[in-house]
Amino acid sequence: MAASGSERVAVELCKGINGLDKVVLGEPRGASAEVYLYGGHVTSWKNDHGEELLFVSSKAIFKPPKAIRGGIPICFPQFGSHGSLEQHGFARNRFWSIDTDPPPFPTNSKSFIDLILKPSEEDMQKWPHSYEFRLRVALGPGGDLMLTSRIRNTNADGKPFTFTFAYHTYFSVSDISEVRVEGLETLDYLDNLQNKERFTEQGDALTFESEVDKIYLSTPTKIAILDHEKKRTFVLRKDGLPDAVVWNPWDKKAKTMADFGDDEYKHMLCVEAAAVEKPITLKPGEEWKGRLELSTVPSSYCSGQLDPQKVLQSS
Ligand SMILES: O=P(O)(O)OC[C@H]1O[C@H](O)[C@H](O)[C@@H](O)[C@@H]1O
Repeated sequence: MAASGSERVAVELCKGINGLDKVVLGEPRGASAEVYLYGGHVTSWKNDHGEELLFVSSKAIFKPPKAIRGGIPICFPQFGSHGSLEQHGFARNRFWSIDTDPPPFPTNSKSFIDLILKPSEEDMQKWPHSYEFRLRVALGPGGDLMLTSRIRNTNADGKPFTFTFAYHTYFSVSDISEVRVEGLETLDYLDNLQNKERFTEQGDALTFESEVDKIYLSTPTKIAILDHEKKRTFVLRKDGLPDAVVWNPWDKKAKTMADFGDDEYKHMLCVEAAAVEKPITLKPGEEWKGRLELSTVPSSYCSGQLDPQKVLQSS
């Protein structure tokens, strides 16, 4: 697991909050990431200046059965309340294992970890399906964070299963009122605040001035989050995940959440690569793959100065 030669150890298993197991990934230039086995949950992603790029609430509860508030919860086999299971399914509050012998999977990263989740007997009562969910979390040479999920139907009874999915990423932003999201304008969305009714986004880039909880449909593979104050742009690239959920609870909802500070909504934004509108069906033996790649680029964004298309078009 560790990088060879004089490079610093790239992968380390240690104890996190409340003694929970976590894996720390490191890159020689200084970028890092942390993944808790509880939830298969990425809780930290830092650039090579040591700046945290993900939001985790100061009130997050690192204790089952509550999922960790922040980072990148995995929503599986159900996103939100789109089905009969608990909100966002159960993968985010199960204990995952380190996959010591994953099927071959190419990577350009030396710093990665493979995790696996299989159903317990109790899970099978809620969702009567056998599966292997393999999650690879990797740090690229430039500090990019890459998550790949491979979900395989291992049912022995010949039955297919259907699921919805999201990487529920909480980005850390300096001030939500100064943030713009590029790539979702003019798209259709389902509004969770209006009985999941379908609307079409009008006009320019998304900006934020109140609670938002929307599922954008058939989104491009690349979405950009421009943080005016930090002069930083997050670039999110995704594959196999057609939808994108945008969520910020704003002040009123924040106050109702025990594991979220009253003012923390100002410093986070969830943009979640997802497959919700068209659930995925797998027959026994079939595998689905969903990939998310996060990177940052410096932006000298100042209203009207930067053409958002340039951010989206540059690779
Ligand atoms: O509080 P949680 O179960 O973690 O859900 C937090 C949020 O997740 C998603 O973004 C959903 O679209 C929201 O409706 C939900 O409020």
